[in-house]
Amino acid sequence: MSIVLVVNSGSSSLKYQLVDVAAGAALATGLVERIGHDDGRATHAVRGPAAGAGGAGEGEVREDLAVRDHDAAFDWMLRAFAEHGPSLEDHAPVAVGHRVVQGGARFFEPTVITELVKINIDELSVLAPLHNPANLAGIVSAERAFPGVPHVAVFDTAFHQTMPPAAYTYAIDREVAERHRVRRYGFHGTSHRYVSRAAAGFLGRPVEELKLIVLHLGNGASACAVDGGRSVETSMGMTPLEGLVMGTRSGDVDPAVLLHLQRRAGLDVDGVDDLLNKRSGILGLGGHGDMRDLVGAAEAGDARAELALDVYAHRIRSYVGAYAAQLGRVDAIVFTAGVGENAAEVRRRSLAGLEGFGIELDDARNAERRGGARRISSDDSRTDVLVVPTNEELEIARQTLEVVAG
Ligand SMILES: Nc1ncnc2c1ncn2[C@@H]1O[C@H](COP(=O)(O)OP(=O)(O)O)[C@@H](O)[C@H]1O
Ligand SMILES: CC(=O)OP(=O)(O)O
Ligand SMILES: [Mg+2]
Repeated sequence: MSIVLVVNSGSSSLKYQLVDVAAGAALATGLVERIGHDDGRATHAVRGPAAGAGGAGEGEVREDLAVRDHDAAFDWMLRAFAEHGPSLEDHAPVAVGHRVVQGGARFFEPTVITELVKINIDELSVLAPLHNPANLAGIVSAERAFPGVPHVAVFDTAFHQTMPPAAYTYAIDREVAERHRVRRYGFHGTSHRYVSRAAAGFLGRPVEELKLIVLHLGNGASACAVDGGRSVETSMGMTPLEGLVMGTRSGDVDPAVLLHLQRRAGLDVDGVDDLLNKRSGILGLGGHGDMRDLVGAAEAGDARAELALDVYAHRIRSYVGAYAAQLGRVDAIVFTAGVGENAAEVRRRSLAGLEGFGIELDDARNAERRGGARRISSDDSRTDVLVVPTNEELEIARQTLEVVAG
């Protein structure tokens, strides 16, 4: 049997997928949002043949309700499976795979969750206060809901453990950095790993031979230089705040900006944290945290939205240049995640002006809207530019199954 339940537990949300790994497809997907608030919302969608003959959308249910905590969210999920299918008796998961954001320098691989592993995940919360406590809450609730099967943690940081010291070391006092484990860890590794292999498959070449720049542009966003299938550099650092401009996160700023704001703007530590993580990025700049809305506003002539798009693309272009220099050669630039897969305008702006480096988009291919992996560069482009859909849940399910199958 190859069915795995994948859990991505955030501070106020629970995303889940029941995945048939052998078929490479989800049987059901769901999302419980605004956990802990009065105005929660939950959706459960039955996918594939299990959705019945009625076609797409047939199997979708949506409910507005208050969800107290993660335990209650799992209760809702179990009820949704019981009432709307697929039946968890007929499609019993052999394991539960959990997305865990911060694995520190401790976890290199997907890991069967034991009491000690949970203590470690909890202890790593100091390096990911926004993510690890929520991941752990999801694990504890899922263990209660699925007591009979192994639970496996798949870490966002694991793929980046191959970065060389020169890439992960910050130039600050060594002793302070070591004592407090201040270094770059990198995130979105599950996606970067999946997408780099899928890109190699599309190109029909072994990933070991390829030098790739992967641009994961979702709500969170990061770039990764992948050399021979291994991460050698990535734009997120000790936390998922560094690097590219994101939906609500600033990405790179001069660290002295934080000091200045605390000294002069009356912000305390939590105020700066909130500003940079939740009120910055394209939301802070252009008034929209959702890229669809930002592109729409820019098209309608909104100057703030226009600037936000330019800053977003400018930062990506800088990273493409930096990673080309680190790799020494680039076989392909790969766009993925919600923005990367869908926003042709963002892709166009990000790579504009790079023709002199042999990077040239084909406008018609870039504008085309279809699923699956595809090439969007011109036939003359020395570097291939691809769109490759990510699938973090399938990758987590695969890795989980590998671990439990031994
Ligand atoms: N057609 C589209 N055009 C532009 N942006 C899009 C489109 N579809 C989705 N997006 C953007 O993708 C982002 C969400 O990406 P996603 O990978 O789903 O995020 P998450 O990090 O939450 O998994 C949002 O900013 C959304 O606006
Ligand atoms: C680590 C991270 O930034 O994740 P997400 O993009 O899901 O917010
Ligand atoms: Mg995502």
